[in-house]
Amino acid sequence: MNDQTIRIVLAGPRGKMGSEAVKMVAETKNFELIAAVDSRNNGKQLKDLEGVLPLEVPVYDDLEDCLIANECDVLIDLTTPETGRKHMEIAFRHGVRPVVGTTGFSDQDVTELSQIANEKRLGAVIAPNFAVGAVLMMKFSQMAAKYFQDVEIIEQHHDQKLDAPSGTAVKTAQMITQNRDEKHQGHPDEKETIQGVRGGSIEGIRIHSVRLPGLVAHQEVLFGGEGQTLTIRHDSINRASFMPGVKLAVETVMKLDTLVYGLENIID
Ligand SMILES: NC(=O)c1ccc[n+]([C@@H]2O[C@H](COP(=O)([O-])OP(=O)(O)OC[C@H]3O[C@@H](n4cnc5c(N)ncnc54)[C@H](O)[C@@H]3O)[C@@H](O)[C@H]2O)c1
Ligand SMILES: O=C(O)C1=N[C@H](C(=O)O)CCC1
Repeated sequence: MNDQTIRIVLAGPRGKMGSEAVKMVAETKNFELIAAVDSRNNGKQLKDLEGVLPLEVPVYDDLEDCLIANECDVLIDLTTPETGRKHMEIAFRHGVRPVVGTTGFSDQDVTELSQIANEKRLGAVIAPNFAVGAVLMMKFSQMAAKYFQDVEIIEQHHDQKLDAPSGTAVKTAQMITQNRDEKHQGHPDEKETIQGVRGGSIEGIRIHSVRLPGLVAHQEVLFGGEGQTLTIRHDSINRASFMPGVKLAVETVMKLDTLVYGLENIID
C-alpha cells in the first residue's frame, strides 16, 4: 500500500477546512485529488472556484453522481453533520472509505455508521479533531480524570461554527467518563438564575461553548481538587494544524476494515 496512489474525492472544497485540505492533498506524494463535491458549481473545475487552489479537478454537486463517474478510494468530508452522514452512507455503498472531520454527529450516528462499516468490511475514520495537540489534550485529560473527579470544559471557536458544543469537547468528555464515575458537580442546591449559565452536561461534566470572531479552535479542560487546580489547554491558531492528522487518517483508513472514532485510536 505504501507506494500506491490513493485516489481521493473531497467534499466541501470551498470551506475553511476543505480549501486547506485541497492544498494538503495536492502537495502529498501518492495522493491524487480525483474530484470534489460542492453544494454549488456542478460541472465546473476547482480552478473556477474562488479561494481554492486552481486545479483542473471536476466539481460535482452530488456525491452519488461523482462516485458513479469516478473510481475513488477515499472520501474526505468537511461539510455539515447532515451532509457528512449522508455522504458516509453513499461512500460505503460505493466501496469508498470515508475520512470525516465534520462534527456534530450524534452517538447514534456513530453507532449506525460503525454497523455499516462492519457489514461492508470497510475502513472509516471520524475524527472530531485532527490536530495532534488536541488529541494529546484529550488523552492527558483522560489520564487526569483518574485523580480529579471534578472537571469542566471550556471550548472556544470562531463565530461561524454551526455546532455547539464542539465535537472535541464531546469527545473529551466521553474519554474522561471512561476514567470517572458519573458525578453531579458543584453545590447540590445550586440554582441557575440565568438559564444555561452553568453550561451543558455529559455525565455531570459541564461544557461551556464560547463563539467569537478572531478565534480558530481552542479548549481548556479544568480539573479541581482539594487546594489545587489543573488546566490542560490546546490552541489551533490556523487550519494547517489539522492537516497532518487528515493525511494520517487517509493513509490509515486504507488499512482498516472498521470505523474508528477519534484520531487517538490511530496515532502511535
Ligand atoms: N476534525 C477537525 O479537526 C475539524 C477542524 C475544523 C473544522 N471541523 C469541522 O469540519 C466541518 C467544516 O468546517 P469549516 O470550518 O470548513 O466550515 P465551512 O462552513 O467553512 O465549510 C463547509 C463547506 O461545506 C460545504 N457544503 C455544505 N453542504 C454541502 C453539500 N451538501 N455538498 C458539498 N459541500 C457542502 C459548504 O459549501 C462549505 O464550503 C465542520 O463540521 C467543522 O466543525 C473539523
Ligand atoms: O472550526 C471548527 O468548526 C472546528 N471544529 C472541531 C470541533 O467541533 O471540535 C475541531 C476544531 C475546529
